[in-house]
Amino acid sequence: MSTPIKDDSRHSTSSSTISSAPFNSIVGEHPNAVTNRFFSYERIEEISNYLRKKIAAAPEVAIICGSGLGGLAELITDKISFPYNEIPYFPSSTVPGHRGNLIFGILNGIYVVCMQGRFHPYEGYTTALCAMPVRVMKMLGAHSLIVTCAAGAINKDYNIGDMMIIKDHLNFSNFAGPRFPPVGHAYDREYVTLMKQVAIKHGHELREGIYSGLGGPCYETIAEIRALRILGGDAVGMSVVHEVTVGAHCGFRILGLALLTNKCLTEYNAAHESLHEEVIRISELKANDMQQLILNFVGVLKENYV
Ligand SMILES: O=P(O)(O)O[C@H]1O[C@H](CO)[C@@H](O)[C@H]1O
Ligand code: HPA
Repeated sequence: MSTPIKDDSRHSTSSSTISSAPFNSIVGEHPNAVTNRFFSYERIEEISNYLRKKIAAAPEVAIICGSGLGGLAELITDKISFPYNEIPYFPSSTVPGHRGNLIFGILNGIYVVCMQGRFHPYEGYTTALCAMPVRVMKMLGAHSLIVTCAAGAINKDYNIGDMMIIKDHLNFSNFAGPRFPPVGHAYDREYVTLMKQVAIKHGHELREGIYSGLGGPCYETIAEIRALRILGGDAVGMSVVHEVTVGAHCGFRILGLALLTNKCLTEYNAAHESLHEEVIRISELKANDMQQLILNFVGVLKENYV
């Protein structure tokens, strides 16, 4: 069995191990064993060592860019860029708006690692594999994780183009991995406060709310959106929760930021349906505001925490 990731997590303890459920060798390898290889300590270490030899410093902040939001990487200087398909064991990006590069460099005075595009379970990858880069970025030294995404607005008061700080999530995707990591405080409250201050200081309006993470790849039915609204969801998307779950497990301080690219349908007589092209168009239109928020937040982190 693979060794679980050994980390200095707030949460994980030596008892946080991967199940060693018995499996029948006649049938073949147990599915858990296959999944576990994606986040075994040795594999994460191998990938980290491959990257460490080529980068200038240990990154302090890790950033994951959502659909159409990868332009943030253009603000990074002294860049070293790795296309995902050149990194051992990395999957490929298959979703438009996700360019598929891991970029190291300096952002507003801090050495960062930035995923220019993420992996989604609906691309056919396990959730464990989709979240595997989070473990790599932690092993390389990052202490804070900033996750961005495009999302549909469920909250009636939220509009297209609004930016929403994620204060919590509803997890409707399945997962395989270490058992029972606590996620009640996955989104760092201090970072939420800091980000709100940054937004006020730089004149950005920021919503706050709950992100509902669904498996996709179809957009939601009207019944689903109505149900999510009753459950307290303010926004909906097909990512984030697997990264945040793994990020919390390996001890990251996490900030989540969603760009609301469309209003979700709640009425049967409404004509407009969501389209990914529209999601990307709005993301790109508002990308500059998201970038400025992140740039300034990272600057504040440098002053206060690093
Ligand atoms: O969450 P990100 O990667 O920003 O992408 C969002 O945009 C896609 C749907 O348009 C889905 O993948 C959804 O999760
Ligand atoms: N639903 C799911 N994911 C999304 C949406 C949506 O309406 N908009 C952007 N990503």
